Amino acid sequence: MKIEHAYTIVTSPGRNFVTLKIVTDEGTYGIGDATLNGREMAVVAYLEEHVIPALIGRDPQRIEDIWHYLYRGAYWRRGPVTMSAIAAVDMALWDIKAKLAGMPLYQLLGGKSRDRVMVYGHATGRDIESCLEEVARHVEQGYKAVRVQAGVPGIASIYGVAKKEGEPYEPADADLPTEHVWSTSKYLNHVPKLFAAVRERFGDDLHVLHDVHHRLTPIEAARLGKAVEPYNLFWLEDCVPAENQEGFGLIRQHTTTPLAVGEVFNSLFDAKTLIENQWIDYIRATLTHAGGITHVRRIADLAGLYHVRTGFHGPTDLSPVCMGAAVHFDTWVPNFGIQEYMPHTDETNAVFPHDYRFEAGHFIVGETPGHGVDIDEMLAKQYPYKRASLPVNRLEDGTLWHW
Ligand SMILES: O=C(O)C(=O)C[C@H](O)[C@H](O)CO
Ligand SMILES: [Mg+2]
Repeated sequence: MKIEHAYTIVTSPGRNFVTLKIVTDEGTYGIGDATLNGREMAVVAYLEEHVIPALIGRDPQRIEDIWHYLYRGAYWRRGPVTMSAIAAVDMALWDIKAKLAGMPLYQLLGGKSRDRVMVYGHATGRDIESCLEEVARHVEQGYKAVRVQAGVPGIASIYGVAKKEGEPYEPADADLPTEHVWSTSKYLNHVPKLFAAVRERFGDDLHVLHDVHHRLTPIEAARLGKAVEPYNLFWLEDCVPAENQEGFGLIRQHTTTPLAVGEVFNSLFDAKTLIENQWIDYIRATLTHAGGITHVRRIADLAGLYHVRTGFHGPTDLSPVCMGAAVHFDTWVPNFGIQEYMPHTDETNAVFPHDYRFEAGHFIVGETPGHGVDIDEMLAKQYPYKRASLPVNRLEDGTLWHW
């Protein structure tokens, strides 16, 4: 069997998605997600110019060999563009292999470790009161775990909070980056009040999470972790930028609040020191940005040795193709923790028909051979690409900060 052709599909049913389709000479095809939010066309160029020509004629069943061929063959290792391109190939090849085997992907990985996969949804509000209403709406819908992000008095725009009440939050909101103004002290003073209000209204059973989105220093993160200890968070996410992995050692010395990190990681080496030192509790590296199933499986296995569990990134900027593959992975992986779930729009779901489903705060995996997600290419053509960028943050004195 040979790879006969492969091509990228760029579509924007409300937001941009990049999909790679690989077709074999026997007619079986697989698809993979290659969406890198705000840098979509860089991955398209990488795939079209460098990856697809090198795939034609190869045996699609040699997933491991093709992964190393693309990784080592580039000479230039890692990086989000390269690893997203490799991930899309890898996901499509696992899709093909599972279809050839006539099995849902989780069976090929080793079968079910659980019957359902707990997800967390996003509650956001301009202030504490409206945020609590959103938490209540999630609880009514059956969620067992909710990420809680609220506006902060004195900060006009902040990550995780929609511009207008009731609207879904989409961070890539303009052609070129919009500018936000950030104040660490206002934020640090406000967050404990938010979680005090959440626990007072919803009691102790609901799992609550919070995303700091890389904006603190280690000692500030340590202060926040300690301040929210009474509210028993499921996790505090991305509390500092993680290029300096040792920073987490300092945070860990000061707080028992569980720590999650890794949505911007693209390789095992971004997480190795964090995992081996047991400085984190959840690893968020996701299939689309960290080299696909073949590589993330290695990250999860290393993490498992050190009591670190998975908590995959799952925003709307990853397509349903990534989510479908992730639900299979989550169903299999022994050290599963939780899966992020930001529902896609109806338009997106129509372009990407899929068989995973949400039920009572969990995802239930489908039984279709492959990863269970397809693409309607005719419909996809109706939504042309439109450049969209993520915002930037500046401190109140104008210094560029982490967004
Ligand atoms: O979902 C999350 O936890 C995020 O932090 C979402 C990111 O801001 C988003 O994926 C950036 O493209
Ligand atoms: Mg995040």
